[in-house]
Amino acid sequence: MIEFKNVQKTYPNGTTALSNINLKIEQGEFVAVIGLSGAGKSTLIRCINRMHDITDGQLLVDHVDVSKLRGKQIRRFRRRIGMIFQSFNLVNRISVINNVLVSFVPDLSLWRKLTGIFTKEQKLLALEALDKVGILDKAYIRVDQLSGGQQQRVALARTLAQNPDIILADEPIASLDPVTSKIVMEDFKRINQTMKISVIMNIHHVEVALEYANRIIGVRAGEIVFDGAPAEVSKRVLNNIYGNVSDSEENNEEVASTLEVVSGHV
Ligand SMILES: Nc1ncnc2c1ncn2[C@@H]1O[C@H](COP(=O)(O)OP(=O)(O)OP(=O)(O)O)[C@@H](O)[C@H]1O
Repeated sequence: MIEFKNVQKTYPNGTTALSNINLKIEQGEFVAVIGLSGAGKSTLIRCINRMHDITDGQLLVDHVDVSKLRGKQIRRFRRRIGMIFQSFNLVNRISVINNVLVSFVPDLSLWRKLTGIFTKEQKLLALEALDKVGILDKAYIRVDQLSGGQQQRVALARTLAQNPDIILADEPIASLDPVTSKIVMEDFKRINQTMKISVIMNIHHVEVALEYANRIIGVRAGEIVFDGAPAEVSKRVLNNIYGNVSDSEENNEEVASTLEVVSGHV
């Protein structure tokens, strides 16, 4: 379980990205975090694995106070939490399987680290992870020969190989076309349902969030303004998360298109 207790995050430049966040996420949930650009979605997700340190309150993962972890403890803790980024974060000039095997590097003995030799068992686990996301046949192809969707699935396989309890996904489909996005979202859903891995995803596509997540968290100006099931997301709720924005034209456009796209769903 992930628990935020009165969490606040203020960056060193004085920007308060999160204030008074109270939240409980049970193991196995599929949570989508939605909100305008700059609302605090990435910060919320990245505090969970200590990519960002909170500045006040308490953040607990399975009753462990994340802020109190040090050195080796942080590295061990992060092994349980996979992270997926918009930009895939793969090494392009090596094979798919070697990208997945990278997830085992922290566990290797020094000589294996130096020689880059992985065990047979690790290779099998890597192949198994690729199979889970349907790209086993691409194992020995260089990453830069794959499409964006396939690359995101390699990133997902790399995360799965580390056998995580939680996957944090920061805009995982932002650079994918709608058809590929759907395939990747189906992967997330299958992994969440069959392996009971919690998925916490920051996503701009509200209609996709409503289709795949079983819980929606709406963030506005660093605060949670909605927390409920997709079926409870009405136009009024969306207006509360996105609406009445007059501070920037860019945001107004984002609101207009979001409300338009989701109007068929709510
Ligand atoms: N490293 C940082 N230093 C200072 N301020 C930051 C930093 N990262 C984010 N912020 C600020 O914190 C606030 C929340 O940013 P965050 O990236 O969490 O929002 P977001 O909802 O994920 O936005 P987007 O959808 O555009 O990624 C914004 O005002 C942003 O400018």
